[in-house]
Amino acid sequence: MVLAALLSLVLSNLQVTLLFLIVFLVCFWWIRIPKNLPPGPFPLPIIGNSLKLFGKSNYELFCHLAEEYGSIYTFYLGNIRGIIVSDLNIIKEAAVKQADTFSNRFLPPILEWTVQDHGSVFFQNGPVWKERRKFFMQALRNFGVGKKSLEYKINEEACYMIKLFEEQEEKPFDPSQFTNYVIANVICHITFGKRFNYDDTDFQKIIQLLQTFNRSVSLGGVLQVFPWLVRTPFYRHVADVMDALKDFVTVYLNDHKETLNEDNHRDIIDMYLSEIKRQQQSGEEVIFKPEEAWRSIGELFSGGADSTTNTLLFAILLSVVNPDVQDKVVQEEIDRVIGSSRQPSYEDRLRMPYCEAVLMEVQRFKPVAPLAPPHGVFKDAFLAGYYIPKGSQVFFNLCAVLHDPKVWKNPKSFDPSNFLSEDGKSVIKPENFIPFGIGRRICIGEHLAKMELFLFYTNLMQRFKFSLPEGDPTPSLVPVVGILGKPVPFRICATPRG
Ligand code: HEM
Repeated sequence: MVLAALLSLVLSNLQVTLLFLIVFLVCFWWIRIPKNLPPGPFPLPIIGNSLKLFGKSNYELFCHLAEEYGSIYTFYLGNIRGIIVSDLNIIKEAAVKQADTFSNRFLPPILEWTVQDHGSVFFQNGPVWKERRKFFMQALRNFGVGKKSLEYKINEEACYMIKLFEEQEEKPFDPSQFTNYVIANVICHITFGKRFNYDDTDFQKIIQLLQTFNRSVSLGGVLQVFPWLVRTPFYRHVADVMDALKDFVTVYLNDHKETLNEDNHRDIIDMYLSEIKRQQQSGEEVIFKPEEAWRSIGELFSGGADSTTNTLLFAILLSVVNPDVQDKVVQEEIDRVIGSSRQPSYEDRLRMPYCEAVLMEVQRFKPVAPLAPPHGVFKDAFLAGYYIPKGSQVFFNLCAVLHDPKVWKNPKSFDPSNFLSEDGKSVIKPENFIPFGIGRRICIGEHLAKMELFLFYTNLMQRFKFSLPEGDPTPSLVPVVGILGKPVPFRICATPRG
């Protein structure tokens, strides 16, 4: 009896102490929150506002919160302060007017626990990033972005894609894997100087791993709050993706080292290896280190492939669920401008405003990067009159800008006329159309992505009529959100056009 009474007294004391500690921690955390921050939901210690993201897509929640807290607000991801900006003018104020302060990249916690920013073009900052970015922009130009040489390669890949679609013999199939292979092969051509057969198991495996990675590290994911979990067996597979990507790229790096001809670069890896040599010999600071070479080359491959694939998939899906749009693209433009005896050329777009408008509307309506990857603030700053302390991460909510009801007629519907002049004869580009971001960090693959989207889409529309399989429900248009948004799995039938 006495023992039981003593135990219950100790326990209740323990509970009281625990409760006191929690209250103290919450107060301590709350007091430490700086004043004059943008408004936002009340954060809890350690997990911040992350619970709000549970089971929801981050950009939808962020758009919804903008209605409550305004176009700039604070949202804590774990214990890291995030500033969510949903208005074009404030984004421009940060990314353009105050570019020196807001153009750094914030290193996501999971990368701090894994590969950090070494060798990265995406996550590096300062002069090293500037050098790397300049190098890769030049490299993309050298290897054909905007030029006929790359157009031929994309059209060649489109032929393989058409063959795959034909092999389905009008039966229902999910186009997502094929689309991923095709787009990844364009990047492989530019970076590794080769394309892969679609049944190559190494190629299939790396694409599969990157898809898993994309899903696992979404903003609402548990790794945002507890990044150290990546070192535990439960999440080891996420870190394994980086190792796999490194191994994949390193095979080609080693191979290229042996066959490098500095006077005749075959691809970006050759250019990169020559730059390493040049820096080593010139005695200047070596920014391009051999052991880090895999990283930015891997980033082009991983970042470039998924984003464009998902956009092309949305273009296919939206054409299927809007048959009138599909008919108009085909009948009014493809048949008239291209015909059926030759493949499309990138120049054709200049005479195909409706098709251009459809592809722009796809990116407006279903942006695959609804939030630009976070920018970091490394000195105290002010934005739209609010205090933004050093150490915050800033998210440009591109989706909110692309769906701003003040700018777009009917933002929640798919309507290509958003990008057409009154007479429908020319393309217009509203200022709010920023699917590739804005300012110094704007996507370096924008032109490549546009070329791929136009050529693959028109090649497919020229050769097939796409429809939903009989009896299949209309697929949901709500994207599955990881790092990037992608359509839910869907099936189509591809009927060859006569
Ligand atoms: C439809 C396709 C694509 C979309 C929607 C897209 C979107 C974006 C966005 C929103 C950003 C961030 C901008 C910011 O931080 O403010 C970005 C950055 C970046 N993108 Fe893309 N992208 C696409 C295709 C590509 C391709 C094909 C490549 C590779 C060739 C690529 C490589 C990169 C790189 C390296 C960065 C980081 C740039 C930097 O931090 O300096 N992207 N992209």
